[in-house]
Amino acid sequence: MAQGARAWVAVVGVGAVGTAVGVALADGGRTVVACGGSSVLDGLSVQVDGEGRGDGEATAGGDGTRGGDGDGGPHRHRVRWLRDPGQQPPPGGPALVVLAVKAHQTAAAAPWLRALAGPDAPVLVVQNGVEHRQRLAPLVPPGTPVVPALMYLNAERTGPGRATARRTGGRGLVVPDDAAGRAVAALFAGSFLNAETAADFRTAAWRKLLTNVAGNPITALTGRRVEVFREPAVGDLLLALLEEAAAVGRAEGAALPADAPAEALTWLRALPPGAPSSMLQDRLAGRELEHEALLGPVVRGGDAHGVPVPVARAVQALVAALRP
Ligand SMILES: NC(=O)C1=CN([C@@H]2O[C@H](COP(=O)(O)OP(=O)(O)OC[C@H]3O[C@@H](n4cnc5c(N)ncnc54)[C@H](OP(=O)(O)O)[C@@H]3O)[C@@H](O)[C@H]2O)C=CC1
Ligand SMILES: CC(C)(CO)C(=O)C(=O)O
Repeated sequence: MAQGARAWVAVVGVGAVGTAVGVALADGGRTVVACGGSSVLDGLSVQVDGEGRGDGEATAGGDGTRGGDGDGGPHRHRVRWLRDPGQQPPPGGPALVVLAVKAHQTAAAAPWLRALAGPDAPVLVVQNGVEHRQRLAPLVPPGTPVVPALMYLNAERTGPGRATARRTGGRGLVVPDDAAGRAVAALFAGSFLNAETAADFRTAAWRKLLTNVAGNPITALTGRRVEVFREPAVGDLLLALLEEAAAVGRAEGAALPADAPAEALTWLRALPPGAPSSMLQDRLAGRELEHEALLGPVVRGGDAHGVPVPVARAVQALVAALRP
């Protein structure tokens, strides 16, 4: 990754996750340029759950690091906002382009990638699913490194450029253990979002997908936050989904042990009280749901490998049929 003249990072998709990632990079000293979306932004603010009052009510546009409330207040930073990809960006080009739109919004965000990404400006794709690289390959300039990233924080939008981030265990961001992944991970050193590398990223991505295949649709369908996972009958449904997803993941080459489904269910049931999945947030806001990127790899993969996936197919049909 080029440094020096490339002194800023771009964030395309400044929603829940984009806000959290942008603030973490700004905490680490990077100048953040927020790109697109429907709200004019002059600052980003994240309240990290467990760090203090947690009311998420900070105003955007603070002067950096913590927002004047002492330790425990929100992390907030000024940012420059670009309305569209035709606008002149800061000089030098970005050192990194973070892409944090929903998977089904990726193609529409391609003009930003064409304008900003390139061999010296890798794209960090912070999305759920296992198909980051396939999705991005046709959309980035030739030679652009694409770094898939698994996000373990639960991020909830609380306003334009504002979010709450809840920790879900020890992990923050997981990227592949290669040169590009290691360079990106280093940018988060010392921030509230720890980035780690995974030698077997395929397995890491399927392990994360298990939680999303089960957790996201069930919260969206029931309209309930993570407390719903503790209902015994819901637990049975989650486990059935997890077993199917794990079987497909193994057929795709992921080294998922026999207890991976039970482990994922335990993780889901330990999520912080009140956490909404990203899909529940979309459901409550009347937005399109990200079902193809989450359930699609299981249903399509099941069909391709001859692995029966009746529960995932039924759940995908229900989620796809939801209307605002
Ligand atoms: N939220 C969470 O806790 C987690 C989410 N994830 C994953 O991270 C990814 C992002 O999710 P999340 O942050 O929740 O999503 P959000 O819906 O909160 O954010 C998406 C953002 O992208 C913006 N956007 C949409 N289209 C474009 C475009 N063409 N150009 C520029 N910006 C655009 C939206 O703008 P506007 O607001 O104007 O529509 C919005 O701000 C998803 O893949 C999700 O599955 C992973 C782990 C946790
Ligand atoms: C981490 C988790 C499971 C919860 O935020 C998530 O990935 C999501 O909501 O999409």
